[in-house]
Amino acid sequence: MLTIAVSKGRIYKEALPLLAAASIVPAEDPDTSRKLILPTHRDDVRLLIIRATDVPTYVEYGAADLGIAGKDVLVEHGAEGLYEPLDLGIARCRMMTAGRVGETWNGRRVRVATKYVRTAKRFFAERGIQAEVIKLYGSMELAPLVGLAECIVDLVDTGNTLRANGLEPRDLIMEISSRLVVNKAAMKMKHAAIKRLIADLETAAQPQEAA
Ligand SMILES: Nc1ncnc2c1ncn2[C@@H]1O[C@H](COP(=O)(O)OP(=O)(O)OP(=O)(O)O)[C@@H](O)[C@H]1O
Ligand SMILES: O=P(O)(O)OC[C@H]1O[C@H](OP(=O)(O)OP(=O)(O)O)[C@H](O)[C@@H]1O
Repeated sequence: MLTIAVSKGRIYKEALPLLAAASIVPAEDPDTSRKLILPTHRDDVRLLIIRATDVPTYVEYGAADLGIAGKDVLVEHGAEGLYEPLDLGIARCRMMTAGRVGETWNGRRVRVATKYVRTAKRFFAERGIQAEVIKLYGSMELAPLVGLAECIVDLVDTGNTLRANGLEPRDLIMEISSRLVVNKAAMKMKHAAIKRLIADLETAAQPQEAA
């Protein structure tokens, strides 16, 4: 049995065609089912439906053999305990700093609101900027509007969310896409099955990467 951890929403939707190319078709729709373990049309594969930020944890501890997670989540988690054999090229966006339009923080100190605390600290430390990082769990865009922080570190795709809140993007921290991650022990114990799955996903992912 192969257990694959995946989050509901954007990643799940974009991963579905790739999984289908590996003959993995969920037996139920996670948006309507309340089940957290989804059987698939393959007897030897099941999906765990979990929060995006929990995917590395499940895979690291071997509760899932594989997972699909955004690079943002992997970098923030610290993915030392995981193999990351494949860029699936889905859920692409950028991790950026952003602030109020026309306002800059060129000084040596800045207050930053983000859910990516480790990544943000590292980014500012590498630039010699002293950052006071405030952990939030969502709606980071609000923070600069009400004086909680001068700057945010968040994901940007179309830029619509920033624009709608009078914010503008500043520094690119990293390009983001979703990766396949594999538990290290599972990679050894279930090598043949996992290798085949990686090959199938790789073939399916390629056209998207070129796009
Ligand atoms: N606007 C976006 N465009 C493209 N990809 C995105 C965008 N926002 C997030 N992502 C990617 O999709 C992943 C999952 O995002 P999603 O919004 O589904 O979950 P979340 O609400 O951030 O996670 P959690 O439920 O753990 O809080 C992110 O980790 C990121 O890699
Ligand atoms: O640049 P944009 O295209 O506006 O996307 C960026 C937004 O998307 C993500 O949020 P979330 O997943 O909560 O929002 P969404 O599902 O509405 O895109 C992210 O945290 C930003 O807020």
